[in-house]
Amino acid sequence: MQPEQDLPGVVVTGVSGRMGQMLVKLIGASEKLRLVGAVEREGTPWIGRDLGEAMGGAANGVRVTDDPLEAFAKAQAVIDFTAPAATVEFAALAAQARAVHVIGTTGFEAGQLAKLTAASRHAVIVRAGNMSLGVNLLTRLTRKVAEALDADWDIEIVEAHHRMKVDAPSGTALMLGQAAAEGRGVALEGHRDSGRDGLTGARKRGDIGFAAIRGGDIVGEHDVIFAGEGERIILRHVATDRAIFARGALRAALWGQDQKPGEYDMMDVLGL
Ligand SMILES: NC(=O)C1=CN([C@@H]2O[C@H](COP(=O)(O)OP(=O)(O)OC[C@H]3O[C@@H](n4cnc5c(N)ncnc54)[C@H](OP(=O)(O)O)[C@@H]3O)[C@@H](O)[C@H]2O)C=CC1
Ligand SMILES: O=C(O)C1=N[C@H](C(=O)O)C[C@H](O)C1
Repeated sequence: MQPEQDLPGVVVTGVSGRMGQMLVKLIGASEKLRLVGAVEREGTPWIGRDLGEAMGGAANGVRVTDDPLEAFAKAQAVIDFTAPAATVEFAALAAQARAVHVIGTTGFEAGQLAKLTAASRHAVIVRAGNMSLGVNLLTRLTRKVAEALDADWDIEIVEAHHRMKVDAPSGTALMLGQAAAEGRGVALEGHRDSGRDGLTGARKRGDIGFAAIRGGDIVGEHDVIFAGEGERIILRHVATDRAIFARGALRAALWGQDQKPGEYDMMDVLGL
């Protein structure tokens, strides 16, 4: 086992959030990574406090800061599940610090994605709308099934999440839609149908439909439906614990230590 001071140091951003707190717990239990910093938004009550105490436990010696650059300078990896605008800002700072930037944030617009690509010229970025092993396998399966079937089979993606989720369709649904489009040999953008309401007319042949459910504490559920004449295939993933996403992010932070600058996803990390 490596001495603790030799382990890659990780900073978690959005540390008071649902994923932020899960990541801190898993890094605390890890023998391969150590927590060296915790970042929250300026003006939030955790700033300046010991992170362990802010989370309701024993002190862990990590002070929560609103200065990302100061925190990133001490880190080999930044794990970031926050919001699109924050992640774009963190990408430039992580690249400046030459830290691997693991991005779980979803809901980016095209212009924001272009800024992440620019940052990846100087540092490793690993980004995925879902970091779990199960969903990344489902993505592969979706592509395979879409490859095997023609457009007589309608593809619909249905996702369900907790009431606090702010973006739709989910990052995972978009990953699955992208895989389905690639399997079919079409561009998702020309075939995407989201949020039907009112007198929509009949379904357009070849479209890939998206529907989003929001409620309660649902961690994340995704169905990819291939609906044909007289039969249906349904591929499903159900997440019951956010630890599956955090485990993937830790794996990506370690994997990224040995890579050249560039943009990667969880398929690269998992070798799928
Ligand atoms: N790829 C994957 O596997 C997964 C991705 N996600 C994605 O991760 C993101 C976060 O999800 P979740 O943890 O549930 O959300 P939360 O709202 O619980 O957490 C987000 C945290 O980020 C903080 N934050 C926002 N802006 C900044 C900023 N500028 N500087 C520092 N901190 C900031 C928020 O603070 P404040 O509350 O003050 O805004 C909040 O504490 C979402 O985009 C979600 O879709 C979630 C799970 C898995
Ligand atoms: O916001 C969430 O909670 C989740 N977001 C990701 C997404 O948008 O797909 C991943 C997971 O489903 C949970």
